[in-house]
Formats: sequence, C-alpha cells, structure tokens
Amino acid sequence: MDAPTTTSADGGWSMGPPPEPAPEPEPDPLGVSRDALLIRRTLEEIAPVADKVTSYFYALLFIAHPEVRALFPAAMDSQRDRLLKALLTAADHFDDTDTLVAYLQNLGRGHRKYGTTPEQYPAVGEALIGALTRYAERTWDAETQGAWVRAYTLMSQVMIDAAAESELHTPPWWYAEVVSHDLRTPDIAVVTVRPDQPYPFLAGQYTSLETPWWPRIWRHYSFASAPRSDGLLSFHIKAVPAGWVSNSLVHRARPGDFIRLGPPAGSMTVDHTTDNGMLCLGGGTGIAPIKALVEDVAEHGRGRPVEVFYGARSNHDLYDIDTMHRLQQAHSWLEVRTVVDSGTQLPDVVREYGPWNSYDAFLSGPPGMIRSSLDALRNVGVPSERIRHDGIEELVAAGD
Ligand SMILES: NC(=O)C1=CN([C@@H]2O[C@H](COP(=O)(O)OP(=O)(O)OC[C@H]3O[C@@H](n4cnc5c(N)ncnc54)[C@H](O)[C@@H]3O)[C@@H](O)[C@H]2O)C=CC1
Repeated sequence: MDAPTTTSADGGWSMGPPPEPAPEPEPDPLGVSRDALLIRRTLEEIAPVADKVTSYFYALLFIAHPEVRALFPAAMDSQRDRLLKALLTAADHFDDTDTLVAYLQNLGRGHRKYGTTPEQYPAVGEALIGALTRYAERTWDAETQGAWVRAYTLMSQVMIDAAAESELHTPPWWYAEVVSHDLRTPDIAVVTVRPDQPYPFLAGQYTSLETPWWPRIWRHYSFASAPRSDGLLSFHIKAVPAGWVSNSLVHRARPGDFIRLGPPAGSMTVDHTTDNGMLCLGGGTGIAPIKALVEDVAEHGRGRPVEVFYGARSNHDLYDIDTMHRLQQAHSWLEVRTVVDSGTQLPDVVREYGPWNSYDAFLSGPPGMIRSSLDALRNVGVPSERIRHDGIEELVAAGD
C-alpha cells in the first residue's frame, strides 16, 4: 500500500515518508529540462493504464477530502477524467512555457465556475502524486517525485494567480436566458441566449456551458456570432449519442430556460493588424466560430480576402448554408464553397484551390478533420504558425 500523503505546515503538501532531495535539473543538449524528461517518462509509463490512474486519483481525492466531491457532477462517468487529463496535458507541455502558461491561466480562470478555492489545490496535488506513485512503479523514484512536485507547484500557482486576477473584474459565471431555439435539423439547434451581465469575448472564441438538467456538467461551445450590439450570444448545438448536455440543449431547452456560462476562452481570433487573406475550414457545427470570424472581418470594414470551405456529411447537414450565402452576397471579399462527403473530404478539396501560402488558416470541426487539415495545409506550404485551431484536447472534450 502506498505511503499516506500529508499536508505540510506551510500549507503545501508532500508525500510521506519524505523523498530524498531531488537534484536540481540540468537542461539536456536539446534544451529539454531534466524535469520535463522525467515527467514525460512517467506519462509514458502510465499511458496504457490511464483508466486505472484516473479511478485511483479520484478515489484518493474524495476519500482524503470528501468536501471536494461536491464540486464534481453527481454522476462522474462523463466528466471523470477531465481534471486529471488537464493536469497531464499541462505536464506534457512542461517545457513549452508560453503554451503551458496560456493553457493553465485559462484552466485557472475556468475553475472559478466550479467554486474552486486556492486551498483545494494541495489536495489535488496529493492525489496526483499518490496515483502516479502507484502506477508509474517502474520509473518512480525520489528524483521523479521531485520533478512532479515542482511541476505541480508551479502549475497550480499559475492557475491560482490567473483565477485571482480574473476575480477582480469578472464574475465566476454568468446566467443566461434562452431567448430563441431554432431546430435546424432533427439533431442540430441554434440556441440564442441573453446573459444577465455584459459578456465580453472575441469572435472565434468558445465558452463552457451548463444546463439546469445536468448540474456541474459543463461543455464547450463556440460563439456562433461576433459580439453583437444587443449583447445576445448564439451557439450551434448538435445532439450526439450519449451527449447529456447536447441532447438537453437540442431537445429540451426552450425560451425562458436559464443556463450558466463560464468565461470565454480560445485564441482562434482574427489579427486585425494585418490584411492577410483568411482560409477558413468549418466542418459540421464547426462552422459556428467561422461564421463569427467572417462577421468580425465585416465589422472591421477591411476587405481582406476570406475563403470559407464548409464541409458536411450530406447536403442535409449544411444547416447554416443560407446564412453563409447571405454573408457572401453582402461581402465581395468573401467566397463560400461547400464540400459534401463523396469519397473526398474537406481537407482534400482545399488542396485543389490556392495557393494558400500567404493566407492565415482557421480550422474548426471534428478532431479528425483538424488533424488531416493540418497535414494537408502544411503539405501545400502553409507555415504551422499561420494555422489556428482550438486544442485537440478541447475539441475532444467538446464532443458531448
Ligand atoms: N458546436 C460548436 O460550437 C463547435 C463544434 N466543433 C466540433 O465540430 C464537430 C462537429 O461535428 P459534426 O457536425 O458531427 O461533424 P461531422 O462529423 O458531420 O463532420 C463534418 C465535416 O468534417 C469532415 N470530417 C470528419 N472527420 C474527418 C476526418 N477524420 N478527416 C477529414 N475530414 C473529416 C467531414 O467530411 C465533414 O465534412 C464536433 O467534433 C464538435 O466538437 C468545433 C468548434 C465549434
């Protein structure tokens, strides 16, 4: 059985018995720190037993700190591995400081809606180390534990600081009243809500959303419009099998219902300091943020070329094509093409047009589409730094 975890007098935490002091990490010739190498080694070892690590992590957390259980949904199955997955994703990017800090700040701000307090972070750290100690048996030693303790201490501090900073000027969540519900296909609805307080965001961003029917289960959706003068926000929701939140939003929500929104997040936004052309790929309901980007360009009044490829499984699934055609008629700089699956898919078709090497690219849709679009665009010479999309992890999490 593992040694028990203890909370140290200074409010930090440690595993008992205390490990041997870990040596200061030395950077290796490739610039990867020793800590990052050790962390990666642990992640590789636990990858095949990720499910067990997750169950054990939550068991440790809830047994040692039952009060934390109330922050999670009643049924844990759909949300089960989110926290741990977020921590492990962060640890995996330990040496990529900019990406890591932006990711953690976002995570810290987003955790305010759960009612998370700084005092709860050590409890999570104890459970994390406890679960890793048990399942990374082969590679776990005092030095590795030191690396993880340093990493978690750093990561949790970034989250705590970001949460404290956002507390100064934004609420932890917003209530929003459903003001219209437009069922576009048997399983896709456009839902428009009015937040109870001003909700600042940028076109291309997304938010997290909780329905009254599934308390404490939050799902990500992109804003389907640029910020509007009436303050309303729209979302495109597809009901997916076993998607509790998506099914209740599509089949149950009605005007007058109240939902909760977390803070805006995401960096797939337009850089208005350039006139670069924009290549936008929207697959299925992934067209939602693309439409917002087009509206954003229109509002800024600079006629940069915008080429939208709107992909769907069938003609019937092109549920927002009328809106996209209306936008095209209104703006000479905008070209909208549809791609309906017929042997070839959205990323293949984009290759037939171009050249795209002077364009900024924006990708939004299912994770498989994002991955193959990334490959396709890199192959035709679009530099990676000019391709924007939300993180694959976020997209996977948004799959409900
Ligand atoms: N609702 C929202 O606000 C947003 C949703 N998303 C994501 O977009 C997705 C939309 O799902 P659906 O509408 O069911 O899309 P879908 O599964 O019907 O696919 C839409 C398009 O993507 C292409 N595609 C799918 N898998 C592909 C692959 N492996 N390689 C190449 N092309 C592929 C299809 O050919 C089709 O053209 C979800 O994963 C959702 O999380 C992304 C951003 C915003």
